[in-house]
Amino acid sequence: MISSPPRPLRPPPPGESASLGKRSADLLQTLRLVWAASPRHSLLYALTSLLSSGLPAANLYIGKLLLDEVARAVQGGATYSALLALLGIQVALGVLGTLLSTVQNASQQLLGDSLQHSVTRRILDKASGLSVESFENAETYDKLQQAYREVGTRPLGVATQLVSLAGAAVTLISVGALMARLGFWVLPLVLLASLPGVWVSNKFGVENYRMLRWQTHDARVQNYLGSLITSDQLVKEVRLFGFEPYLLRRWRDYYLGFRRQLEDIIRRRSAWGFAASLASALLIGLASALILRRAANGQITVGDFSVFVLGIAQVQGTVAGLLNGVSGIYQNLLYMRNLFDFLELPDRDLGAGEEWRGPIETIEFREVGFRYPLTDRDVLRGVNFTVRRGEALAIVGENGAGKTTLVKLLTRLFEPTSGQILLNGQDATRFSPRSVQREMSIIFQDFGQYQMSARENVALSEVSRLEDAPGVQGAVDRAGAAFVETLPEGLETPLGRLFQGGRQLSGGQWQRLALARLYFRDASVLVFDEPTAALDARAEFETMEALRAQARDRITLLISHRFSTVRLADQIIVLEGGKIVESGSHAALLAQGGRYAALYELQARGYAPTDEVISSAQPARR
Ligand SMILES: Nc1ncnc2c1ncn2[C@@H]1O[C@H](COP(=O)(O)OP(=O)(O)OP(=O)(O)O)[C@@H](O)[C@H]1O
Repeated sequence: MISSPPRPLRPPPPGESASLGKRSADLLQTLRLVWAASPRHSLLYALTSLLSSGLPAANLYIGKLLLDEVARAVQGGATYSALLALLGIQVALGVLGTLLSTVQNASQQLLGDSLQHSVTRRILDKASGLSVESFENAETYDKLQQAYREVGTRPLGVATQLVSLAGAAVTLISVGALMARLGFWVLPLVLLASLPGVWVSNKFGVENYRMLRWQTHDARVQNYLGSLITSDQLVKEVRLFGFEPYLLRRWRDYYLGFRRQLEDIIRRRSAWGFAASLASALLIGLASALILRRAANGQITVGDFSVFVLGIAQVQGTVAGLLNGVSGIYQNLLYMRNLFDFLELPDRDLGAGEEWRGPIETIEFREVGFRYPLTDRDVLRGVNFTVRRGEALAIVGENGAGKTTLVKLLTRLFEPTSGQILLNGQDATRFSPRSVQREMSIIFQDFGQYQMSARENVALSEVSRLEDAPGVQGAVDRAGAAFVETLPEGLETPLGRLFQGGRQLSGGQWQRLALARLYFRDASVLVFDEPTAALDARAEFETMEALRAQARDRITLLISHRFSTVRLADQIIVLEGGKIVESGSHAALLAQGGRYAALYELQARGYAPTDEVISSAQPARR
């Protein structure tokens, strides 16, 4: 079955119907942001825009004078030099217009660039201060993605639209004053004729924006499905299992859902747009008939008539610009609210608390419990254990038992929801997470494969020592990552396929580099979360040897499904459904004949010298 079709349009997300006051506050905040990005270019842009806005009326008026003078000249009432003087003014206005728009464009580009840089910087600063928890929350992650994706256009959009709005007001007042001289009804009729079109484009502009916003989640899923087909990492698995058609079908289902929503909007917009154009044409027709009657009665000049004809287009364009500007600002402010919401997310201050100094000698978990935010299930319950310097503690348990979560608590990426973690007998929460983390080094199950040089891949765990050549070499040796010497530029070789000239490594080689990264940091607690999953038998053996040597004056925590690794630990705890069900040494746990012994036995049977085990473990072939 093809699952997850795009959801129907939902009610506006919270905040979208916020009050005018809130929008004004957002507007002010946006303008402050723009101003801070580049005061000089903001000022230059605003000034040139406003000056340009007065030019249409000046052009209309000079055009009218010129036409009237030409009409007089035809009847011998005006001189050539008077005509030339008016032409001169018209040309000067043209030159001024070009000059203003050149400066305006240049300052807009530079302002846009500064703004994009400063807002992106704020987003990156914010993202670096957010807790791991925020990244695991889909709503926060959506906010981050949207803020990052549209940073290039939205903030500048608000600023330019606001300036255009002020400019449009200047144009409208000045052109309107010229047209009002032709009869009191002219301007109201022309203004009225502009409204239907503007109303339609405003209504559907907002709807369109909302549609895109509502689609954010589904668009992310669709993008993800597309990325599965284009990923170099997954291509082998996708080809072998041949599920491209399934992915394509799901991808297309999302597209069709979006398409239906788009068609619905376009259909309604076209119908309303047609009706609006009709109403507008009728009103302009009426105004034209009235002005022609005044012309027939000799009440207006040729120049006045030109003001009317050219003024209609000017007023309609300006009113449309004005009201579209309002709806554009509204739409961009919705984006800005999303950005401000993101920027206002509480930081997790990793530096808050007392500074932890010296090595960690003991770790004690006391009745520790944990539940992930926005979930309703405890994934750890009443966890108790103590581990001391020089000891290795292994945590075993089936998938989902809570092993990695326990490590996340120990490393202060998350805080327990109940119970306490004591370090050297003191409550860990007293100390700043950052200072405690400095005493810990880790290799995660899903460790990073950084598309950087081999040296950076090792030294990222302590970047201040990036140039510490003996240190990097020592870590590489300990992790058995000697293969780096055979790379074309040794430690300086760029790794990964993302950038030109990068060398791709095997899974095991990446894992050895991640181990080297762990060793490079001089820490008193070492955490190994499935450290040997991708390693060959020799590398696994070497890793375990190195681990034992390292463990002597440190605390070692080890998560592994491999009992050959686990058995080396001094103490083993068995987690089941978030609770410790057994603990003790390998020998003691085997003797106990409980859960651990059963799991160990199960794995040992995998090495049984008969093919009986394999064949009996396979389901019958269809
Ligand atoms: N970010 C998260 N938000 C909500 N629930 C989570 C999150 N991460 C893990 N869980 C849930 O917490 C439970 C424990 O997960 P954890 O990753 O700690 O298991 P594990 O023992 O390390 O498993 P494995 O052996 O597969 O690595 C699982 O039920 C998992 O679904």
